[in-house]
Amino acid sequence: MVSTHPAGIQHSGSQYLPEKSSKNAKLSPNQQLLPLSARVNGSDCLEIGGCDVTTLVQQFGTPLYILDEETFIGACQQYRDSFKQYYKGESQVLYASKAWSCLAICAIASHQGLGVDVASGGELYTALQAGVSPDKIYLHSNNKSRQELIFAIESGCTIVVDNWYELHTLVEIAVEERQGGLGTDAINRVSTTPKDAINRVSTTPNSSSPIRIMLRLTPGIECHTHEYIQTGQLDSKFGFDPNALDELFTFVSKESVLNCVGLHAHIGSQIFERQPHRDLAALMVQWLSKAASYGLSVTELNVGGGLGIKYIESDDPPSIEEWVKPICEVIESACEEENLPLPKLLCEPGRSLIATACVTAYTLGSSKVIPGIRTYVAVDGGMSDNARPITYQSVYRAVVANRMSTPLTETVTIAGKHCESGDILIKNAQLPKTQPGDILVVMATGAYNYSMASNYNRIPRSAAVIVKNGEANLILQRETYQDLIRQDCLPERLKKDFG
Ligand SMILES: Cc1ncc(COP(=O)(O)O)c(C=O)c1O
Ligand SMILES: N[C@@H](CCCC[NH3+])C(=O)O
Repeated sequence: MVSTHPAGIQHSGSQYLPEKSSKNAKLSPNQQLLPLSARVNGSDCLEIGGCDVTTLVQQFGTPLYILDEETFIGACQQYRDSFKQYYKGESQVLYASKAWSCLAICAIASHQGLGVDVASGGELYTALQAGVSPDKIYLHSNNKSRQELIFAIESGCTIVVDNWYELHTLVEIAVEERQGGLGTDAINRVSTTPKDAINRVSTTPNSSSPIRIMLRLTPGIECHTHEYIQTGQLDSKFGFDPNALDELFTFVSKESVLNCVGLHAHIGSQIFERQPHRDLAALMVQWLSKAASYGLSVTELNVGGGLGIKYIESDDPPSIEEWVKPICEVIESACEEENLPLPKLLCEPGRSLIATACVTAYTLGSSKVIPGIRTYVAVDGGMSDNARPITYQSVYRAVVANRMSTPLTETVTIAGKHCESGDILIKNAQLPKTQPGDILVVMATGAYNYSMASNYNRIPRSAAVIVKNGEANLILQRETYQDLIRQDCLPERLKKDFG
């Protein structure tokens, strides 16, 4: 069956290109399916950042993550500019690097004036190595190890404290530190040897200065998204119970080793509604007011991330500007009502900054036709480079990059190559008639794809390139088989036993 528009025009891969209708209108990347620079060239191939995708594939192989610099930078700028436009106080956008942490991406975010939210010692190490200034790095996690906490303190970043255990551990560390017991020994105990990261930090804080923290609170605000990526509801593993605010503020206000600069909340991810963040903003100003009544000088509010993106045609997320504006308005009016000075306003989006900037190119291989049931077409990757479909039943769109204008006449299911029946990237994809060797491009794969990648079935992780003005540069090398066994150990005893 040929797929048609209501007007009778046949669909083709070109329908997914960004609308280029009004010249000066800024497109919000999260409302597009393909990167902003995507176009179809004279050879009927998909081009991104001025690079023909089929040429990129010849040069770098598949699966290949292709990151469009223009789209990522555009999203960074739209966040930054929206805060400047709608918020009278100071603001700071952080890139939630859990979406995709690597040197090049952290470096670009930082160059765009963004800070970085890191969720582990590994992400912290990456951000520092990318040259992100520690005073713009915020460390998360509901179970930070002692080593991660020490690494964060030594590097001078802010720790977003998640629970009582962590708070007590921090006090213990600070007391030990004051007794002169931390220093490089503690750093040496960190298995990821971040000494080189520490050396990059120009202003290692004075060991007796209080530890800079924020408190993460669970707001009890629910939003409509997959239950695995909701975090704001009371029944969540993240954050302090907001019913324990009195106890929490009392504790923190009495601990001279802690410098509590702010409050944090994050309600979930891939959210299309705007009301939950309005509610959150209002609630956080109440928390701010309460903190002030305990004598805490809390000057920062971080409303988290969560803005959704368009993965399929029917997805209708607000633009970046439409997300930022109401948050600023609510914070300003609530602060005025409470007679509070405007806090420094932070947010930490991941998906809406990076997802749409990237596509994944695969080579099509085998297929299986089950008459009257389904046709499977397999790609040379799958759940190891994109775990979202098997984890959250996430849906994606794809195009055949080497035949963009061919009508979409087939309905096929795109299977990965892993030894797992659930390894299906797209059910019922609308494609032109395909053949082995065609290049399939799956859209909007910049967030939570590479960062959730695995070596399942010992498949090497894919390469990634960044494209701009017709130039492509590697940002992640493809893993080799040697990389796969690099950490393997074959104990001498076994070698002896096996002769
Ligand atoms: C604490 C925290 N901050 C920021 C984010 C980024 O969220 P998103 O990628 O939806 O913007 C997440 C992920 O949900 C998170 O858990
Ligand atoms: N990994 C999730 C988002 C989790 C965000 C982190 N709290 C996804 O792919 O949608």
